[in-house]
Amino acid sequence: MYLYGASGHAKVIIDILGSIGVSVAGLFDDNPDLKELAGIKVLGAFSSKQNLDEELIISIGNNSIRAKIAEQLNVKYGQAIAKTAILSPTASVGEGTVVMQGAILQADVLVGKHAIINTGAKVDHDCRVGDFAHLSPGAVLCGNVSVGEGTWIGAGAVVIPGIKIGKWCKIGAGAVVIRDIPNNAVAVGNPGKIIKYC
Ligand SMILES: CC(=O)SCCNC(=O)CCNC(=O)[C@H](O)C(C)(C)COP(=O)(O)OP(=O)(O)OC[C@H]1O[C@@H](n2cnc3c(N)ncnc32)[C@H](O)[C@@H]1OP(=O)(O)O
Repeated sequence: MYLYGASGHAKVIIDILGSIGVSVAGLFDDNPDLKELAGIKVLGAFSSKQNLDEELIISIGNNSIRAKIAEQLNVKYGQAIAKTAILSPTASVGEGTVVMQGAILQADVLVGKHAIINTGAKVDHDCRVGDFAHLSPGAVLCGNVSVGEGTWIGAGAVVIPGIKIGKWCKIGAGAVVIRDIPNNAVAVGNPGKIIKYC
């Protein structure tokens, strides 16, 4: 597996891949000063002429940067699903997506491409999580919640059943979302209230 982005997020992905016996062949990163991360060689900037012999994961935590890079690359994407994550046999996870340690995906959950289900996040039955979305550590989606493309759910946030959160929203850490949230909204607090649009 190759990783694109020599970040803290990449370190966690390296650990996950190591735990399931997948080795990382190298990391790409635009920063010429980076030579190595967690014992893995940084190979320099990714070139579109590069013919990869293995799959790649975009290991960048920022949702919009991840989306921009995915738009530009024409490669085969892998996944990193931690051994300690629990996935229902009826849950499905798209290419490029990372499911971290202790995360739980219940029955009929659909997670899109290049998403991040971070440490210990819980996604209950029938939820939909869009491409490039990020559920931060400890976030909880109750049943039948829908999270739009590129939306970031902050650490420990809770979304009650049946709520629809639009695209490219930001939900603050610790928020409790009890009403639908429109595209591009930033919502915080308990109960979650929209404070601005991004
Ligand atoms: C492994 C990992 O680390 S994964 C990453 C996990 N990271 C997170 O969970 C962080 C989630 N991000 C947040 O909670 C952020 O504060 C955001 C995205 C909601 C808002 O960020 P910004 O747009 O920079 O907003 P800003 O800091 O200017 O705050 C705006 C207002 O909202 C309030 N606010 C911001 N975040 C929260 C929050 N989580 N809960 C309650 N109020 C909040 C601020 O106090 C401020 O209020 P004020 O105007 O009365 O002073």
